[in-house]
Amino acid sequence: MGDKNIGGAGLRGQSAGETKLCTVGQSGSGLTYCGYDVADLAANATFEEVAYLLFNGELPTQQQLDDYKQELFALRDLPDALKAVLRLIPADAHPMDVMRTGCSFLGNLEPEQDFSQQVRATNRLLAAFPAIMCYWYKFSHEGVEINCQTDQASLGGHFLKLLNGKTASEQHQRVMDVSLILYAEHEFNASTFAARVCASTLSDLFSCITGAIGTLRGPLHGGANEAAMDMIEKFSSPEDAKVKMAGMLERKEKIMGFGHAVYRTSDPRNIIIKEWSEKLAQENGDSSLYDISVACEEFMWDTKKLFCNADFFHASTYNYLGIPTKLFTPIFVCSRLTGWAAHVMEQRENNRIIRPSADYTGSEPRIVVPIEQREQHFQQLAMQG
Ligand SMILES: CC(=O)SCCNC(=O)CCNC(=O)[C@H](O)C(C)(C)COP(=O)(O)OP(=O)(O)OC[C@H]1O[C@@H](n2cnc3c(N)ncnc32)[C@H](O)[C@@H]1OP(=O)(O)O
Ligand SMILES: O=C([O-])CC(=O)C(=O)O
Repeated sequence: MGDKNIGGAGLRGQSAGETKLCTVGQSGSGLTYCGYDVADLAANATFEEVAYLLFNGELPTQQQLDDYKQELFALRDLPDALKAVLRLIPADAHPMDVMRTGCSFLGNLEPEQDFSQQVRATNRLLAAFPAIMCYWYKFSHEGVEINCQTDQASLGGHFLKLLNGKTASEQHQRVMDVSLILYAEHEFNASTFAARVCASTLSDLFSCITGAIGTLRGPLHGGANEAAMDMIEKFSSPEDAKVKMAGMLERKEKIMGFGHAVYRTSDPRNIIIKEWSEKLAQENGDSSLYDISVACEEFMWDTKKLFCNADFFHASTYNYLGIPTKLFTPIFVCSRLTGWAAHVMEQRENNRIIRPSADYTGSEPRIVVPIEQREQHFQQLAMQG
C-alpha cells in the first residue's frame, strides 16, 4: 500500500483532540498506554493493573492492586431485574446487542447520577460485563442459570470459569489476561471517539459506553475477530486458504483481521497474540488452525502488503481456549471498556462539545413548490435534464 491520504474521508490523519492515555504508531508501529509499551505491559502486568493505570495514570502498588481487585470482586453479581431482562433475549440475538442492552439496562437500575459517580459506575460495568455475557449465553444456549459469582481473583479467570464452570489452567488465564491487556486502549479509534462525542454533550457514562459498544460491533472494527474466525474455519488447509483468499481478493472482498487505519506495516499487538496462539496450538496437539492462520498472514503480505491487525490471531487463540465464536467481540467489550471510560473521564476534565463542520455538497438554495404543483414541477425539471 502507498502512503495514506491524510484528511478527507474518515477524518484520517486529522487530530480531533488531545489525550494522555495512548499513542498509536508514533514511532512507526508502536503502541503505548500512559507511556508504557504495550509489549512491556503484556509481559509484566495484569489486566487489572492496566485498568488501574488507565484510570489513575500510574501503575498500582501491590496494596492498591489488592484493594482494587477486592472492589471489583464485590461488584460482579448481577441484579435480579437485569438477569430477568437477559433471560428474555433470544439465543439467536447478536451477543453485542446483548452487551449493549445489558449495559444500558444496568444504567437504568444504577444510574450515574452525577460525574462524582463515574469511577463507581465504570468499576461496576467492568466487574459485571463477564457475567452479563455468560449469564445470557448459558441461559439462552444451554438452559442453565449460572451463578454470576466465582472465586477467581482475576477478571479473565472469572470469565473463563463462568463460561466453563471450572477453573481454567494457569496458562489459559494468562492468555486471557494478555488478550484483555492488548484490547484495552487504542487512542481515537471509532468506538472510543463515539464515547467521547457522547461524553462531550455531558451525557452519562452508561450512554457513552452503550454507544461505544454499538460502534465496536461492526466488522470493520471489533467485529473483525469473529469475522476472521468465520473465515479461517472454512479453510481446510494452508494451501486451501491461499486459493480461497485469492478468490476473495479477486472479488474485491475485504479480508477481516487485516489492515489498519493508522499502522502502516504491522500492528504491535499481532506478534504478541500470535505467539500465544502458537503456544496454545502446541498444547492442543492440533496446530492446523494456527498453520492456516500463518498461511493467511503470508499470503496477504505477499500479495497485498496487508498485515494482521490485533483481531486476526485472536480468532485462533480464542478458539483454542474453547470460547464460542459469537463471544469473541463481547470479550473485546470487557477489555475496551477501560479505554472508553478513561477517555470519557478525560473528555469531562476539559470538555467542549465535539461538533465538527461538513463540506456541503447538496442543492443550491431553492424554494418550496406547493405540493399540488410538485408533480408538474418535477416533470419540468426532468425534461430540462
Ligand atoms: C481492533 C480493530 O478494530 S483493528 C481493525 C479491524 N478491522 C478489520 O480487520 C477489517 C478489515 N480491514 C479493513 O477494512 C481496513 O483495513 C480498515 C477498516 C481497518 C482500515 O481502513 P482504511 O484506513 O480505509 O484502509 P486503507 O486506507 O489502509 O486501505 C487501503 C487499501 O487497502 C484495501 N484494504 C485495506 N484493508 C483490507 C482488507 N482487510 N482486505 C482487503 N483489502 C483491504 C482497501 O480497500 C484500500 O484499497 P483501495 O485503495 O483500492 O480502496
Ligand atoms: O485504532 C483503530 O482504528 C482500531 C483498533 O485497532 C482498535 O480500536 O484497537
